[in-house]
Amino acid sequence: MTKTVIIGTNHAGLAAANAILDNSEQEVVMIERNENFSYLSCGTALWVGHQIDSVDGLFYTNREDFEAKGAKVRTQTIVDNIDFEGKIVHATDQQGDKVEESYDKLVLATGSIPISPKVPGRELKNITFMKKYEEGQNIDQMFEHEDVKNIAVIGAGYIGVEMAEAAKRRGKNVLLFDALDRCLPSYYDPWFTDDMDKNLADHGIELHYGELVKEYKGSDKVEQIVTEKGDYDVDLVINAIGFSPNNQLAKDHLELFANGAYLVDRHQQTSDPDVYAVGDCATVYSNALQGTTYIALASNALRTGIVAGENIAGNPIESPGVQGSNGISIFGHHMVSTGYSVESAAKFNLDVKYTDIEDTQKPEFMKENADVKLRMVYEASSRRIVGAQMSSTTSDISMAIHMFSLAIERQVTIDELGMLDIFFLPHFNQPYNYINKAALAAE
Ligand SMILES: Cc1cc2nc3c(=O)[nH]c(=O)nc-3n(C[C@H](O)[C@H](O)[C@H](O)COP(=O)(O)OP(=O)(O)OC[C@H]3O[C@@H](n4cnc5c(N)ncnc54)[C@H](O)[C@@H]3O)c2cc1C
Ligand SMILES: NC(=O)C1=CN([C@@H]2O[C@H](COP(=O)(O)OP(=O)(O)OC[C@H]3O[C@@H](n4cnc5c(N)ncnc54)[C@H](O)[C@@H]3O)[C@@H](O)[C@H]2O)C=CC1
Repeated sequence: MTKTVIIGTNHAGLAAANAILDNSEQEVVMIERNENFSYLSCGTALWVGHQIDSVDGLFYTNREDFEAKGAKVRTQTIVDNIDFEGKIVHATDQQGDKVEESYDKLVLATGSIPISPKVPGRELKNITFMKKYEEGQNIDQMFEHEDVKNIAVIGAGYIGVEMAEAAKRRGKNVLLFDALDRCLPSYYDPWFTDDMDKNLADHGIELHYGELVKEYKGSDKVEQIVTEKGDYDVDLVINAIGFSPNNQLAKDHLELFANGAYLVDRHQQTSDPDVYAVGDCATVYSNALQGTTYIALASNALRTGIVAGENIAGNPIESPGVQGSNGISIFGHHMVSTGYSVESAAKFNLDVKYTDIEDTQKPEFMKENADVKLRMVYEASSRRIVGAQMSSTTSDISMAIHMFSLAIERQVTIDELGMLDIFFLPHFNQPYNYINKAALAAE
């Protein structure tokens, strides 16, 4: 019987385990460093910001679910190294005992590690990342203390903006820093982020953009951060300047992408045919780019896990690739995007054009309506869609972005969207939908 060892059992590893266990009779061993399974860090800001009542719903499965399907589960066990020649995983369990597991197939699902700003003072207390459940617990407890007043969030990407909102909702003074001149620069063009920055500022968040932290100061705990532009008193620092792939176990054995992620094919197979890599430790195929890239998202982790698991179970499916679709909702301001913005396309040498529209979802005579802002980005030569960004200050318009995700995957052109059959009913829509209008107006 084939034996598969899965290292790392968060979203990607769990998806791979389910796919193998549900589709074959194979032996599966799951090894995880943490005690808990399946923590949805995506909900941390909602929990810490007291927008949901409890953290309990942020765990969607547990070890018993996998043991019931026949898997052997080792939690609180750290994999120390792998003998790829002999096909043996070496680990240490909670008691400090050495553990060995042989394998026929290995799945690396070791995820990502938050990047630490390399500045003096970063070892001081009250400087934290926001990735693990325990870090969320710690931040939540610190927010309880009245003397923890000033919170600095470093990095105005997804985690930073969400944690800034959460801290503000807990009544803190929030200072949000980014190296670049606006929030969410990797996902949206300024046409969208200008609105989000105004939203953040209107809710009392102090924006410090284009301002790099040079030092954290304090005797035991952090007391001040020093940037090129000033010194600021702080009681807690949350670092959120991106993730790097956790490639520690196989970086000397496998082929790597430019940022260190395990390079995989469309079956999630690495350069060692018996080793698969999934989720944040691996590359993805981008349909917008039509090439390999790195995008750390839970949604990619789940899909890549399924692909690897199905392949190991004997069903040789290929990944359709990803668009890196994502979304954010801050103080009721909703933004969603897929593929590339105009700015990010330029970074990847894609020559693009774009078409914009600001509209309402429904005809003006409808009492309840939604404002919609849309930018569609298309390749200049082929006219295929390579990105879309949308926002609304009133309504959940997120479902439309999934259509753009499919359009990118299937290489639909901007001209095809002009004539796309989008139905009309005043309750939902205008006779000319905003997608049709913007596509027809494209240069
Ligand atoms: C605050 C926050 C909010 C987020 N919000 C969203 C969102 O809204 N939408 C979205 O799509 N994505 C979101 N993400 C990103 C998403 O959480 C990650 O992309 C996802 O967790 C990746 O899953 P993974 O299983 O590949 O890796 P990870 O979640 O990093 O899991 C890797 C696992 O491997 C284990 N491991 C590592 N090394 C070893 C070892 N040597 N031995 C044993 N075990 C090991 C780790 O303990 C861990 O459990 C968010 C991330 C954060 C931090
Ligand atoms: N809603 C969603 O889909 C969410 C997704 N995630 C994912 O988790 C991963 C990690 O998220 P983030 O850490 O927020 O990364 P990110 O890539 O979204 O943002 C990092 C930010 O830090 C800034 N930065 C980089 N170096 C800096 C420095 N030295 N000083 C100051 N600013 C600096 C960047 O300009 C960028 O704005 C990402 O892949 C993200 O997409 C995280 C939270 C929510």
